[in-house]
Amino acid sequence: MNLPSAFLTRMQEMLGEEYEAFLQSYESGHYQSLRLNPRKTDREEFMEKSPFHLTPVAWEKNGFYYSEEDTPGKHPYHEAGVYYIQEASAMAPVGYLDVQPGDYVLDLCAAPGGKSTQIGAAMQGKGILICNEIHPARAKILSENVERMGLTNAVVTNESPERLSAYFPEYFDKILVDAPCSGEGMFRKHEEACSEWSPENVELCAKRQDSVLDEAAAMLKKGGRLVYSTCTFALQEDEGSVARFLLRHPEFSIKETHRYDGMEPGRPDWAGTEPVPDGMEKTIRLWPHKLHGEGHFLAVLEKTGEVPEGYRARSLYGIQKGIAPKDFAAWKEFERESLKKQFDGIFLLFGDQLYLAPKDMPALKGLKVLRPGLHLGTMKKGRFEPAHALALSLSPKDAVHCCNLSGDSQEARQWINGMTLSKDGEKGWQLVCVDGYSLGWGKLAGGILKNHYPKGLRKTM
Ligand SMILES: C[S@@+](CC[C@H](N)C(=O)[O-])C[C@H]1O[C@@H](n2cnc3c(N)ncnc32)[C@H](O)[C@@H]1O
Repeated sequence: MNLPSAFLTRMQEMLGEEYEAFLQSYESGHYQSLRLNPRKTDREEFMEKSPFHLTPVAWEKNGFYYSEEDTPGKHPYHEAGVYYIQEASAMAPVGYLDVQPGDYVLDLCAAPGGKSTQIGAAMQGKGILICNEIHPARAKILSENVERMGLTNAVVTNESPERLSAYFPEYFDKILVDAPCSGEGMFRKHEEACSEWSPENVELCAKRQDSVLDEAAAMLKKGGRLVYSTCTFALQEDEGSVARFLLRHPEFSIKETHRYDGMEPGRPDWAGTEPVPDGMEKTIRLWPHKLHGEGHFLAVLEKTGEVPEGYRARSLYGIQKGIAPKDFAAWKEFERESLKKQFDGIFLLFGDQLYLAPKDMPALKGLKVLRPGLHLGTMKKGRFEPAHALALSLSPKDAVHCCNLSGDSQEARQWINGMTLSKDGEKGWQLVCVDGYSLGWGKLAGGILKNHYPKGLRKTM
């Protein structure tokens, strides 16, 4: 591997005696891991079914390393959102965000969605999760992953931090800034990250992080928690960004947290500021030569103060108004005929697309929104066609009719590729599942189950 020489010189200066061990880590193959989706399965249930060889990741209860011969990305379970393939050290920051069901949470730099979907899982469908990504193409991938993982209370936006902060003054309980960074922890996994690296880019990333963090600070409630993380080792980012932030924002402090085996404290002598703020050793470094992961940095920051009793966060335009029940009567009929559960929240129509926004969702007028909540389906003339996102958010017990396919069958793979199936049964919508995990919709008529798997997602597996 051709590591940039300026990077190596800096790492040698930083690590001293440990440098050799760090270099050695590039010689061994990288660890591959996945995170189970607790909205779909739990550890015990999955361990029984799993066709993969799994060993646990210490800092994430749903995280597992899989072995080289496993290909979880090519299994129907992946399309059913049973897991998300995520680098193990990247699973660490969300645990430190301490998300609770009912929180208002912002994931400010969210694509492709590893951490957003992890946050969404912890929220158990309660509260509001805004997943934001500044780059349009990446925001689209984020939105697809939010759908695949069956999140019901997530809103996906494509905005700059500056524009968002005008809408959400002191609004969120928790904010994750998984910052755009120089990506030095990606060198082992993606060699092209090496060619994009330069000392100038490190400086540029550090500056960009300053402004992203300032916007995040403005959007956090008093007493709220901000987790800053990167996948780089550069001290101008990491400790440097945290130290500069604390000097600009004396209303924040670093929270003492538990470090798992192999995690190291951050280094006050790498802050690069005068003075060095208190508590820099409470930041956390994950090194590839100290644990099984590519490397990460994280800091848990808390905003001093408390919100007054009964404080209700207010966004720029207040709460989103929903449409009247008569305007979604076709959905109600579908719900009665095809579902065993009832949906509650703010119903919204975008053209003929019906969404269910989480309770108390802020009005997003003027923002670029890719997904204003759970996509329920399309209002067609006199009938309703359910959305893929709705299917992925359901479990078999929520649907009146299910068609369960076996995970190791050809049928499951063919279904994902758009094939129809022969099936007896009552006419109507069927929730198609793989080993009990929802995968999409089929419509049964005359012994044929018509495939409603979205054309854009069909693939040969
Ligand atoms: C490290 S990645 C996020 C990874 C993501 N959190 C995950 O777990 O899948 C950082 C993201 O920040 C976005 N970004 C780039 N410039 C930005 C800016 N000025 N403000 C906010 N986000 C930015 C990038 O497009 C990228 O998607």
